[in-house]
Amino acid sequence: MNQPQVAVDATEVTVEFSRGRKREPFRALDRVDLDVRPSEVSCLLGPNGSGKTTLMNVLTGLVTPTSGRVRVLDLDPATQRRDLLRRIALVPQETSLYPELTARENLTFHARYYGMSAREQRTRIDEALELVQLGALADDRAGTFSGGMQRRLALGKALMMRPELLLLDEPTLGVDVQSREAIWNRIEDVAREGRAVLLTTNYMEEAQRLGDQITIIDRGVNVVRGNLNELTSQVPEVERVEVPPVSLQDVFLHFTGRGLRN
Ligand SMILES: Nc1ncnc2c1ncn2[C@@H]1O[C@H](COP(=O)(O)OP(=O)(O)OP(=O)(O)O)[C@@H](O)[C@H]1O
Repeated sequence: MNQPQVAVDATEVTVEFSRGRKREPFRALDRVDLDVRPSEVSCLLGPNGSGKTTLMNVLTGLVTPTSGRVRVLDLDPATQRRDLLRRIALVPQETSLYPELTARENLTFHARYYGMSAREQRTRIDEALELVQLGALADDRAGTFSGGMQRRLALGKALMMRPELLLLDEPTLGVDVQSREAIWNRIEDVAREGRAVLLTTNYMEEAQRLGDQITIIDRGVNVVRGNLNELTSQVPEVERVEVPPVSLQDVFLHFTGRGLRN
């Protein structure tokens, strides 16, 4: 299979919902652009309610944009969702694990659902469990796992499918430093293997460590895109000599302000 040059190519994506008692139109996304390339980790940042999850939902075909052009692995998510879901993997914020099933059974269930052969299941499930360091607990019920372990298992489930594009919604929300490190290492491996990763995060440290490309959106519009150097160079203080290096947190606050979002 020929790998597309861009994993995600989204141009001027607008999503309009209706809200409130009067069902007034509300633009969750307003002409947003996004591109994600193979071999890179792309980070999507934005304050609460800025439209990150909505954009992820557009990419997986769960939300159909009001206007704009979206291609994911050269497919249109709105009309070719079934084909697309075989080639991408999404780890949502709420990990969709079966608490009564063991770690291994969770992966087996998922693999069978996607029609993986028994032979492939045997190698891939063990490999995935080892990758997320849950091999020793493979036969324990997922419901007994801590939050960090559950997130690792959800990541293992996604990695097992060897997706061309891995989508992660806040992959390390509330996990400890050790689990976070394990998750970060696996995400870096995926990009190193030539596949594409798009993740949303509210942790600047995470985006700074992982992000080859960073896109910041706010109130449904693009505010800035680029690699870390390109972004930090746009914060005025960076031009001065002998100032401490500008962090991604400085960039984020420079472009989105300090006001709280409702
Ligand atoms: N189905 C829907 N109907 C109406 N409004 C919606 C719907 N889905 C999202 N919204 C609104 O769109 C805006 C963007 O929401 P979204 O969940 O995409 O933001 P987010 O950046 O992921 O936020 P967070 O960081 O809090 O997860 C919010 O104002 C939200 O209330």
